[in-house]
Amino acid sequence: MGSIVEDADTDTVVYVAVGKNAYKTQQLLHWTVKNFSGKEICLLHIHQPHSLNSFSDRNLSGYEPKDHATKAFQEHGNQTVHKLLDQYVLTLVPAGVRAYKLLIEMDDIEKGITKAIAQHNIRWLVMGAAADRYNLGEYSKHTSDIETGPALLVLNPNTDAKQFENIKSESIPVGALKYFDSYDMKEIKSVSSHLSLNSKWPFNNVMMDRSKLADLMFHEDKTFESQCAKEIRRRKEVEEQLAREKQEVQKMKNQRDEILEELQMVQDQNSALMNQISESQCTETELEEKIISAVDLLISFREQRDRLRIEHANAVREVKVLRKIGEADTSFSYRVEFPAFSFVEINEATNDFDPSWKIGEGRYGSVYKGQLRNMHVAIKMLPSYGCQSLLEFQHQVEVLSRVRHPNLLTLMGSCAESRSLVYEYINNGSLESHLAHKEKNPLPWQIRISIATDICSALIFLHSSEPCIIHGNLKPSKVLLDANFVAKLSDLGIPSLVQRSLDSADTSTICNNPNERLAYVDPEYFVTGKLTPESDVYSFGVILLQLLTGRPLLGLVRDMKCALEKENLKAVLDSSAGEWPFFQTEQLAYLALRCCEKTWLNRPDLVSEIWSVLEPFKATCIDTPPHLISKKLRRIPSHFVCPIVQEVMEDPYIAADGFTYEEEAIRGWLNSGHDTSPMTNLKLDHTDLVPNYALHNAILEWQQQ
Ligand SMILES: Nc1ncnc2c1ncn2[C@@H]1O[C@H](COP(=O)(O)OP(=O)(O)OP(=O)(O)O)[C@@H](O)[C@H]1O
Repeated sequence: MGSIVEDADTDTVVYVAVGKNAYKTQQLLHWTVKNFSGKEICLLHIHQPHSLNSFSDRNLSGYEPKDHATKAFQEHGNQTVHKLLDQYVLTLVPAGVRAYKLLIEMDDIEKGITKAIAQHNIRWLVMGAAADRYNLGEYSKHTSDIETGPALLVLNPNTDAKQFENIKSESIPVGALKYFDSYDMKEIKSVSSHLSLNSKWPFNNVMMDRSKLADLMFHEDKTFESQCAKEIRRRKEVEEQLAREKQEVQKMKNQRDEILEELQMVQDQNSALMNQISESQCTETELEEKIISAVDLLISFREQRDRLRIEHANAVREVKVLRKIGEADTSFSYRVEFPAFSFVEINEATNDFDPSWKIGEGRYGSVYKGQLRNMHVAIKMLPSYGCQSLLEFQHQVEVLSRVRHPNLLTLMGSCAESRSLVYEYINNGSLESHLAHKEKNPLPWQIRISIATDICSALIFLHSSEPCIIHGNLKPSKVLLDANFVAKLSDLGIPSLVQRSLDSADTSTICNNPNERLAYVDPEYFVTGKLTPESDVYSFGVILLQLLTGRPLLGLVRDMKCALEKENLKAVLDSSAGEWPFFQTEQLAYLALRCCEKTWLNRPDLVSEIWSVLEPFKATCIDTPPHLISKKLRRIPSHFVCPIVQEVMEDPYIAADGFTYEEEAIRGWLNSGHDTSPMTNLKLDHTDLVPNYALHNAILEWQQQ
C-alpha cells in the first residue's frame, strides 16, 4: 500500500498511529486535532497482511485455506482497513482538518512504525496509550510505564523548542499526556490517570460507550467471520463446480482422443484401401494385357489351325487324287487335270519372249514373266537340247504338279511343245536379292525367322512325301518371297527334267559364280555323288547362317563358330535386322552350325530338332506388336491372300474345292471355261461360290491393327 503523504511537508504533518479500535482512535484524533490545530493529519496504520492466524484462531472448522482463499481473505482485509481509515478521515472533515492515510503492510507493528518513521521522515507522531508496548528502538526507550494516555513522540531533533513549548502549553492538557523528545528521549511527564477526554471536546457527543463499542466490534468481527465463511463456502462451491467442469473437460478430452484414434484408424484403413485399389488396378491392367495377348495368341492359333486344316484337307485330297491317278491311265489324267499350254500361248504370254520380260537365267534355262489366261505367271524355258522325250517330260511334270505345299512354288501348267513350265508369279523378289540388299528395306529378324520356318516346313513336307522328294538345289535364289514374305521354294525337280549329262557339265558355263553355288552343296555329295535329305539340311544350314549374319558365304561357318566360341554372337549377327532375341538366336546359330556339319550323320533332324526350335521362335515373332514391324514388311497371314491373284482378299468366296479366293478372280477363272480347282487342278463338284464372312471379318480386323 503506497503512502499518500509523500509530498507533504513533514513539519506541517502530524502522524497519528491508528489501530482498528474506533473508539481509541477517535480519542486519539480528537486529542491530536485539539493539540495540533492548523496542522495536517496523516493516519498511519500498520496492516498485518499475513494475520491469517486469525482464521485458525476463529476456529473455522479446520478449513485449510488455499492460495486463492488466502488472497481473497487478504484482499478483503485490505478493503476493510481502507474503509476503516476512510471513516477515520471522514470524522476529521467537520473539524476542517486535512487528513491523509498512510498504510504500511508489515506483520510486525513495531517494525512497521519504525519503517514509516524512517521512510517518511516523521517529526510528529501521536500514538495511543499503548505506545510503550511497542519497541520502537531508540524511540521507545522511555515509554515503558505509559499505560493509558495518548503519547506524542517528537521525533525530529530539529524541532523548534519554542514551537514545542507552544504546543505543550497551549494545546496539550496537562496531566493527560506524555511527551517525548526524540532528541534526548526524556520523559516529560508521567501519565498517572486514565484518560478521560475533556468534556469540551466536540467529539465527545459522537463517542460511544466502551461496552457498546466492544459489542459493535464483536458484531463486526462476527459479520466478517460469517462473510469469510460465506466466501469460503462460495469458493468451495466454485471449486467443486470447477472440479466437475474439469472432469467434464477431461471426459470430453478423452472422447476427443478416442475419436482422433478412430479417425487415425479410418485414415490408415483408407490409405490401405487406396493401396489395395491401386494394386488391383495394376493387376487389372496386367490381366487385361494378358487377356489381349491371349486373344492374339488364340487368333494366331486359330489362323494356324485353319491353315493346317486347309493343308490337311489338301493333303487328303491329294492322296485321293494320287490314288486315282495311280489307278488310272497317267496320260489320260494328265490331259484331263493338268493345264497344258500351247507354244502360241507361251509366245503371247511372254510378248514374243521380250528380253525386257526376262526375269532371270539359271543353269536350267531362262525365266520370263507373262500374262497367261488372266494370270500373272513366270515361265521357265528349259533347254530343249537337254530334255527328255515328250512323254517322259509330260509324266515328270504331271508328277511335279501334284506336289503342292504353301511354301512350294505352284506349278500351274506346262507346254510340252516348248519344254516350258508355267509357275505362279512371285512378285517380291528372291531371298538372294533381299540378302544382297537389292531390295529397299532390309529384312527384320522376325521375317527372317519366318522365312527359315517356311523353308523348314517345305523341306519336312518334301522329305516326308512318299517317295521322299529331295530338292537338291536349295539356295537363296530358289527361295522366292511373295507379297506377304511367305517363302516359296522354286525349281523343285528340275534336274530330273534335264539330262544328267548336262547337269554335271554345266557349272562353269551358265552359273555366274560356281563357287557360290557349290557353297550350298552337301560336301558328301562330292564324295558319293548322291543327294540325300541331309543334303537339303546342309543347304538349309548355310541359308540359316546367311539369314542370321547377312554375310558373304566365304568363311561364314568359320566366323560363326569363332563368334560362338568367344561368346560374342552379336558381333556376327546382321544388325540391320534389328534387335535379335539373344537366347533363341544363339540356339538357332548352334543349330545352323550343326546343319553345316560335313558328315550327314552329325546334322540335326528337321522335325525333332530344327522345327522344334524354329516353330516357337516364330510364335514369338507373331507376338511382336505389328507396329514394331514396318507396315511394308508386315507378314500377311497366308490365308488372307487369294491363291490366284496373290493379294489380300477384299471379297473372299469359298469354292467347291474348299479353298477361298477373291470373288472376282475365281469368277474370272470359272468364266474362262475352267471347271477345275485352281489349287488342286481337280474337277470341281459344282461352280457355286459361298461368301466367307468369317475370313472377311478377320481380314478387316487385321487391316485395322
Ligand atoms: N516364279 C517366279 N516368280 C518370279 N521370279 C522368278 C520365278 N522363278 C524364278 N524367278 C526368278 O528368276 C531367277 C532365275 O531363276 P532360276 O531358278 O532359273 O536360276 P537360279 O536359281 O538363279 O540359278 P540356277 O538355277 O542356275 O541354280 C530367280 O533368281 C528369280 O529371281
